[in-house]
Amino acid sequence: MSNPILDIKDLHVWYRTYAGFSRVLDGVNLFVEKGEKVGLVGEAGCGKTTTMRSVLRILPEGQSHTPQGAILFHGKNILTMPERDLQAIRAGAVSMIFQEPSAALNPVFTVGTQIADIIRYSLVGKGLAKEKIKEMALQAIREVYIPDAERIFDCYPNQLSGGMKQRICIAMAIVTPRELLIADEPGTALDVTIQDQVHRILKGLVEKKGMSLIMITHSLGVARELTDRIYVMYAGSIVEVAKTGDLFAKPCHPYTLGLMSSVPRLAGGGLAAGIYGHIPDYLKPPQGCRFHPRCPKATPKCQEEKPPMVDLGDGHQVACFLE
Ligand SMILES: Nc1ncnc2c1ncn2[C@@H]1O[C@H](COP(=O)(O)OP(=O)(O)OP(=O)(O)O)[C@@H](O)[C@H]1O
Ligand code: NI
Repeated sequence: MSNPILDIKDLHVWYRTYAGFSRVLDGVNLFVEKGEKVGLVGEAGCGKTTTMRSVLRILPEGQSHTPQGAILFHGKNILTMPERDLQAIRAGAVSMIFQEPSAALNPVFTVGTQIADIIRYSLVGKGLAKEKIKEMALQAIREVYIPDAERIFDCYPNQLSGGMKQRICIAMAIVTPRELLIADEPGTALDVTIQDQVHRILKGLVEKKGMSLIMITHSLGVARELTDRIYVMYAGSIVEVAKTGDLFAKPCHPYTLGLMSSVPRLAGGGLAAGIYGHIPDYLKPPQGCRFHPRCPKATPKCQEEKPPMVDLGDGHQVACFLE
């Protein structure tokens, strides 16, 4: 490993609930190199969004607690840095795209106004003229393959289709220079062909601009298309990581194998078959390996000890006693 731009170390995140602490993240380790495209894959509720919201420190205040861990961005810990430094990262280094584009866009302002606002926020102090800002916004709209940029610039979000809205969200994420783009299941709310277009636009832009990408998805298939390396997550920790080709050539963790044999449901997300049972109750997570209650290969040791990451070479690691 050389010099990752983002390095999440042993991250634990709990939520406060009426019934006590929900211990969701249980020691997440994940890094991203410059220019690398990384997938974070796991079924609903395994903690993908929680992990990435931690990176931007946008977890619900008061409801969440981080008892342990660090998130290093170029070596500086995001979790402990002053608000001013965090603002600089949000404005100039990391952007995030969410699953539901409507929630990310403000219905009362035009698309153009919202993109221009981002440019002003991100490049504050650069003294950009109004015309220059508009030109940058139009350019970003064209970069997401929207042909009539001038017209779209003056549209309100509700005048656009879901796919168009998601493209505008991508435009907002790339309109000013960023090092890292975090995409949280963009397009899952859209139909499959539109989702596919959104993914390809995203991949093309990230490559063209030399950005790093973290692609959150519940689909190994999507991750396979878009990423160089994949982290497989289960119930709050990484159970396997490998280069994308290696993961498909030699999947090791029983959970990864289960994900590969499961068929995505046609309507909505989720897994139809492949792995029995469901994500544990985080108020009382299982001892040892959190996957053991669902694991076809579990042994008594799995019920007692959390398996450490075993190195299989070339960056392939798996958290399982069977290796
Ligand atoms: N504010 C909150 N308070 C309590 N529990 C929460 C809160 N936010 C998330 N959780 C719980 O944390 C767990 C992980 O959720 P998270 O959204 O991180 O998973 P995910 O992998 O992104 O899932 P999905 O694929 O459904 O988006 C879930 O059990 C969820 O219900
Ligand atoms: Ni999520």
